[in-house]
Amino acid sequence: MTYSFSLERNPAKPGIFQHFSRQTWRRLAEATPLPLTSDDITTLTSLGDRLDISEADTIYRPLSALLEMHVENKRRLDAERKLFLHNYESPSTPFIIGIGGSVAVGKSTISRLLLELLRRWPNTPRVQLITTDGFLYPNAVLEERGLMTRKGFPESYNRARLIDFLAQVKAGVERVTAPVYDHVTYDITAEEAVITRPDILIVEGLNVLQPARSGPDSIGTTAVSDYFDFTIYVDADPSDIEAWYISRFKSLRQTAFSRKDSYFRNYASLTDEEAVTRARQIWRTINLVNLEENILPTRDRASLIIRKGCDHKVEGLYLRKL
Ligand SMILES: Nc1ncnc2c1ncn2[C@@H]1O[C@H](COP(=O)(O)OP(=O)(O)O)[C@@H](O)[C@H]1O
Ligand SMILES: CC(C)(COP(=O)(O)O)[C@@H](O)C(=O)NCCC(=O)O
Repeated sequence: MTYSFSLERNPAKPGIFQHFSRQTWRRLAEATPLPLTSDDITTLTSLGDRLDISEADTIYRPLSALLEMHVENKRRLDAERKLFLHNYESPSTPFIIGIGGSVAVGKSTISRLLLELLRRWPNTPRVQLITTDGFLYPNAVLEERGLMTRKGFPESYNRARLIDFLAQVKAGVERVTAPVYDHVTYDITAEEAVITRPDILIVEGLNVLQPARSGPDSIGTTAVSDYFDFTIYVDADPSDIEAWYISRFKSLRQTAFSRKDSYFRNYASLTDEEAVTRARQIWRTINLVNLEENILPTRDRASLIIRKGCDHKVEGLYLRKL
């Protein structure tokens, strides 16, 4: 199958991004402080992600140092601005990092890892993470609007609520709540996530880089990304992402799908062959379409593009020039 948006055919805009090969980036690890201790390795292993610790140390630890530099720089600017403007009120509010990319590209894994790496730095002990799936409309609303097969497409989210949430976080509100999505019941739950003015908030989701939308659900010219201080797009070849999606789907038969309250409990008893066929169908009719139509076109809006290879190892990074 040919995909209309491969990196080769649509490279990150030349001149705007600086490319770092894996080899160049890895060398940064030698001069980056805070090498992983055995306690850190225990913490990272306990996340349950299939993470390669050496990848965490050599690729993502330097990335955490770069992000810390941005946090520090913003704090410095805040302080200088306050002095210059004669006590202009500028409380340091959470630094918000947006992490976007396709379904199954590895956003959650990278987000959980970055959370742990960032909170080891002395100036940012308080890091929180939220996923945008909590802002999907409940199934009842999606059904009414004929959007049940469009979950993850921009129109399936309550963007006004997401923007309101981010505005409160950025305004420095002490306690901001957000709805929570459950991947087992496949719907919004009665729970709430609570964000308590952290040093850094990571916001992870498919559509975090979407521009403002016109049309019936337009909420003016504000985009979710207007509230971000740094954005990361996780990129990979769509045929690799499809393989990761299928592999995750197969393993869900023993976990989430096998629960009594699972929306997809029928999938628990699928044979390998049936599971692959079903997963490929969902991938090609929903998630790949969303990737090509909505997600990939936002890639060049990111501050940083992380390009992964077929083994999940980072092949290169594209950093937007300031
Ligand atoms: N670094 C990695 N090494 C091995 N497997 C990984 C890695 N990152 C992600 N995966 C696997 O790829 C699949 C998708 O990752 P996930 O973080 O759930 O993606 P997303 O949040 O983008 O949907 C999961 O099965 C996950 O275990
Ligand atoms: C819940 C999701 C839309 C992801 O939401 P996000 O947190 O990225 O906003 C996605 O994981 C999903 O369930 N997509 C529907 C198609 C599928 O079942 O793969």
